[in-house]
Amino acid sequence: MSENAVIELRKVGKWYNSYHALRDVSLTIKKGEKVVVCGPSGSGKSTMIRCINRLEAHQTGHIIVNGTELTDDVKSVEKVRKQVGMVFQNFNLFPHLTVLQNLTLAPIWVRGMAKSEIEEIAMMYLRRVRIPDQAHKFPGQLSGGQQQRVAIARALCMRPEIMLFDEPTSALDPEMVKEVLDVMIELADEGMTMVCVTHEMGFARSVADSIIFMAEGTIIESGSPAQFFENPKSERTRQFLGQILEH
Ligand SMILES: Nc1ncnc2c1ncn2[C@@H]1O[C@H](COP(=O)(O)OP(=O)(O)OP(=O)(O)O)[C@@H](O)[C@H]1O
Repeated sequence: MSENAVIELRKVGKWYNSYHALRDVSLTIKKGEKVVVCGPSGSGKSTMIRCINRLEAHQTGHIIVNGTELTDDVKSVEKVRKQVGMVFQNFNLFPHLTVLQNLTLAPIWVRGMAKSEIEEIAMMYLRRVRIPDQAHKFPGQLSGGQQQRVAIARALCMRPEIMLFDEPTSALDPEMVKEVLDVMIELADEGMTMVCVTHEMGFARSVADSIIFMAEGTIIESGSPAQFFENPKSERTRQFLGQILEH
């Protein structure tokens, strides 16, 4: 693994039956780096980040997270999952559990933490995402922005070193996007290693250290926000930016 790399993909290939979703994808992410992944629908963005915590299994190449290579061995998957938190587009909260129970479920059952201890930690994270007063409500009683902040707090309760975000704001009404992005910006400021699939180009411009542009299962280009926005190398990137920035 390259020096300082916390995530390394080497020539990763992934097929869904005969559909080639990732084609020789290689990248290195360093500790504390904020990476935004963008690209047209179906380009493999979700697949790539889902492979990083083995929600999907790659078939060729290598994925190494903090020195552990992801393989079929359950131990490698468990080890990596302990270090990687994930936030999904649709929150993925358990509707029949309260907010607090959503946060404490995995720490109690997966980590074996004492209920009183994790409840205290969970309340700390709910305060951090500014919704401690919602702890005893059910997800259905919360706005989308609040539910997504619960999902972020839930991931943080597992004390991850790396956070993966898969379009965390795209299911939200516009007025709720900012409240979720603000929490993500705070995490970025605190030095969290973050990989975010998002079309929030303001966030990409101001927060990302690097931007990866994907199309048809490959990385077309990657570079700093300045390079990506002001001087993209590929015509595909220019077309994409033209479409996305005019909205
Ligand atoms: N479980 C699956 N089974 C079969 N095909 C899949 C599966 N998941 C994704 N695909 C296909 O793989 C391709 C890449 O999908 P992926 O969700 O990674 O793209 P994406 O860039 O994240 O797209 P979007 O922006 O629309 O979320 C798409 O053509 C998609 O239809």
